[in-house]
This record gives sequence, C-alpha cells and structure tokens, in this order.
Amino acid sequence: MSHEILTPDEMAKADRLAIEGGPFDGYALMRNAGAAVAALVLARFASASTVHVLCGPGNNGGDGYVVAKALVETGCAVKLWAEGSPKPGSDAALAAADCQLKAQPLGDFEMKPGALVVDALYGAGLSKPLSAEAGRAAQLAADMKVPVVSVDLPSGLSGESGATLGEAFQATITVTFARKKPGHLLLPGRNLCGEVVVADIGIGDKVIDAVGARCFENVPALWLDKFPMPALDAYKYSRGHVGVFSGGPSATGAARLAAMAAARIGAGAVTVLSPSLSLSVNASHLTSIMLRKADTLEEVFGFLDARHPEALVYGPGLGPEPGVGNFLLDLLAAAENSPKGLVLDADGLTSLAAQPEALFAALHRMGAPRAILTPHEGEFRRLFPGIAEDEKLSKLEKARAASRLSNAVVVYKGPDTVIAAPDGRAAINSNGTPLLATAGSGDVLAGICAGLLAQGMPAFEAGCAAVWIHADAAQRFGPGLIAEDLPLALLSVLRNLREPGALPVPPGSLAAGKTLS
Ligand SMILES: NC(=O)C1=CN([C@@H]2O[C@H](COP(=O)(O)OP(=O)(O)OC[C@H]3O[C@@H](n4cnc5c(N)ncnc54)[C@H](O)[C@@H]3O)[C@@H](O)[C@H]2O)[C@@H](O)CC1
Ligand SMILES: [K+]
Repeated sequence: MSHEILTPDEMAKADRLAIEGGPFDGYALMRNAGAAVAALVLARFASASTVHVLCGPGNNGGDGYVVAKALVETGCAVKLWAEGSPKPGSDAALAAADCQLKAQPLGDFEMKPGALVVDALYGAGLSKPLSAEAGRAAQLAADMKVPVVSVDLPSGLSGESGATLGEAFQATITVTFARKKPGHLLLPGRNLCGEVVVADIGIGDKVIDAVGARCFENVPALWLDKFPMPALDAYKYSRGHVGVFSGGPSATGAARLAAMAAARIGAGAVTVLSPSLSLSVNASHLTSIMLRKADTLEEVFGFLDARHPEALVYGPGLGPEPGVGNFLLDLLAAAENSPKGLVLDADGLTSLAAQPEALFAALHRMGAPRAILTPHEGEFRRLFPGIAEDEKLSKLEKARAASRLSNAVVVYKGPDTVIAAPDGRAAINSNGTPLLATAGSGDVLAGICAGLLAQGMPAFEAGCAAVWIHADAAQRFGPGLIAEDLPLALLSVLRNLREPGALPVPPGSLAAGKTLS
C-alpha cells in the first residue's frame, strides 16, 4: 500500500529502520531527498532567475544544502541563506560542508522578482514558532508572489496536526518523502502546502509496513476490495434494505435525499419511515422508494420484524428536540430489534447532545461497530465537547478519540473530513470540494453510508467509500451542483469504479511505478 500517512514520529521511525536495514545511511537518504527536490526545481522552475535556498539548523536544512549544491552543479544561479548552523557531526553538517556555497544570515535575506525560494528551514522537527527572521522571509516571499518549493513541509506548519505555529510559508509545491504526513491533508496545512509531491528516497514498502501506521489517505484502493458488487443471483432484498426516518410535513426532503442516495449506491430496497402527518407529502414525491407509516416505536419494530432492514438512517430533518434522541435510545434499547447498521446524522446527533453517554452506551451494546456518526464541526462540538475543546488534539486525534468513546465509525466532516474507527484506523479525505457546501449534501452522504452498510460493507470502509464517492460525484457534476443532483451524479462515479484501470492515480507521485492497483 502506498497511501499510508505517517506522523512525524512514525516517519522518524521509518528513517531509523531504513538506515538500520540499509543500503542507505542517513546522509545518503538526505542526498536522495535533496536530489528529488533539485530535480523538481529543474523540471518545474527552469526559468527562475535565481534560486534562493533557505536552510535551517536541522536535517531539513541539510536537505537544503544538498539542493543548493545540486543546482549549482547544473549551472543555476543559487543563493544560500541560513538560520543557525547544523550540529557538528550531524548529517546536515556533512551536507553543509559538502556544499560549495557560503551561506548568508537569514536576517539579511532579500531577492528580486523572478526568483524561486526553496524553503528548507524546518520540517518534521518544528518545535516552536518561526523566528522573526524566518517569519519575515515567509512574508517577503508572499508579498513578492515568488513561487516557493517547501522541503517536506512549509516551515511553520506542524506535520502532525496541519496547524501553524505562528507565521508559515505558503508553498507552491511541497516535496515530501516516502509518504504524506497528516499536516499535508488537514487544514490549514493542506492550503499552505500547495501541490504535494511524494518523492521516493529509498525507504521501501517493507520499512513502512514495519512502522505499522494506522492512518491512510482516503483513496479507492483503501476500500475497493470491500466495495459491494451484486452477485449474479441477487434479488432486491439480498442487495440490502435501508430504512430512512422522515421528519414532519415541512421537513421531509432530507429523508428523501438520503433515501435516493442509498438506492443509487446500490441498496436493493429503500423505505422511508414517515410520521402520518408527512405521509402524503412523501408519497407525492416517491416512486421506487417505499413508504411506511412510523409514528410509534411499535410501528418501527413492526417494520424491523417484517423487513429486516440492514441499515437505518436516523437524523436528517427530524428536529433537534430531546424527544427525537429519546426515541432512538428506546429503539436501540430493545436489543433483539437493534438494527444491523445505523447512520446517525444531523438532528439525530444534536437531539442527543444533552445525553451523549446514553447514546455511547447503546452503541457499545450493539457490539462490533455497526454505526456511523457523521457530525460536522458544530455537531461534533455538541456531542463530544470534552474532545472538541482539547486544543492539544489534531482533527485526526479528535476523530479517533470520538470513535473510541462512541464505539462508532466517526465521519468528522469538513473540507478535510476524517473517518475514524474504534480500532484506531483512520483516513483523511483529500478529494473534498467546496461544491459540497450546499444544503442537503450531508443528507446524501448519510444515505450513501447506509446504502453501503446495507450491502454488507464494513462500517469503516463504508464511511471512507461514502466520503470519497460523495466528493467525486460533486466534482464530476461541477459548478451549479445542488444536493438533488448528487444521487444521479453517483452513476458516473460507479461506472468509473467498476471499469478496471479507470481509478484515479494519486496526484504528484514521483515514485516510479507507484500507482494504485
Ligand atoms: N534520515 C532522516 O531523518 C531524514 C530526514 N530528512 C529531513 O529531515 C527533516 C527533519 O529533520 P530534523 O528532525 O532535524 O528537524 P528540522 O530540520 O525540521 O528542525 C530541527 C531543528 O530545528 C530546531 N527548531 C525547530 N523549530 C524551530 C524554530 N521555529 N526556530 C528555530 N529553531 C527551531 C530544533 O531545535 C532542531 O535543532 C525532515 O523534515 C526532512 O526534511 C530527509 O533528509 C530524509 C532523511
Ligand atoms: K521546510
């Protein structure tokens, strides 16, 4: 697999294991890293008048000295600026000694228009906010609008969390090594990185496997082998049945969006469970989707007993009142009727904000995670206030903590959606698009999750697939998208997923032969 995401600590472990296992020692890895950056500069910025390489005191700076040396040897005009100097005996000190250029102090940094900046100040080792001199350099590059190639990470950005410690560089391209880090995908990091290129510096897949990373970039290769393909002898109920709870007469659209999405993603049967007051409005809009009156728990149990749906969607359009939450708790309390799969979204989450422990207890009673919670920022804060307020935690760590606490797969939505499972696996989505910032798109996501659960996809993979497919559908449809368009836009996504060779290739991979299979 080439879509693992390594925290800076895991990357340091990978470096250590790679060096122990050979054939590259630390300085050779650094030379490989610097060579990859220099190759990118030559390929993409050949017309730069001068390349200004900014070097810090650690190994990130070491990479910078290698870049400067390689570019000088190819005849580029290069200027070197340094903050601090490498520790004697370190790989960075070797790189600095091998570099034919003399560095000037970073505080004196200046440049002319038409230049290129290579930012090799701080990478994985960033431990405090940038100095005033480094901050000024970042600001100068931004003010002069010169392109910036950041080595490993834009300096000032935490590779762990995607947060900035004070000022940070805005990169045009970030070249990182072996695998991406969370900071490349989590906001605001993703915006600061520009295009992210992953360079192969000789750290093999076996080393990455030995690190045991449990976080992944959300790409189809992560879940495609579990994606449901109907058997030849399938019939409608064997393809999975989804029940979607509808709101009152003036709030029924959300349930229908979820229902339509569940059907389009492949569930063989979908039933809208409707209060009697909403039956006629639902009936006037539904054709292939079934409709059933469900005012009381008994009526819901009647549906569960008769139809054995594989997944329920609870929340969209139901209203935030505590009674809505209590209804779900009562439903889950009857263990023998506990649904096989559950997607809890929107008001289903908000209505339980006053008693989250009761929800989590019920989800733990369901056993193996069979529920997917899909909170956006506000819903996450309401349901997991203690976790949300912990400023030490990244979005990735928050999603993981919430998933452990609730025993559910948590889809923590946003432009950088994180999907986390109670067993510690997590995925960060990277194909999100602002086109999805439109009313009702979350209802569609809930329906896709339920449709996949109903077809037997495990909850973590279902959550990951749903998030990726939802965004891909929006991108394929393009500007002008409203939520009603999404279910139909799934057709093109599904066709592409089924056609061998039609899968997207992760953008910017420098590693030869590293494509999704
Ligand atoms: N073998 C390896 O470990 C490899 C590491 N590589 C490079 O090494 C980098 C990590 O190297 P390091 O762990 O040395 O970390 P960095 O080079 O990112 O920075 C560490 C040094 O900077 C200081 N520092 C941190 N933040 C500062 C700030 N804001 N102001 C002033 N000083 C600050 C620290 O005290 C330390 O001396 C990676 O990002 C990557 O670029 C690559 O060369 C590939 C191989
Ligand atoms: K950097």
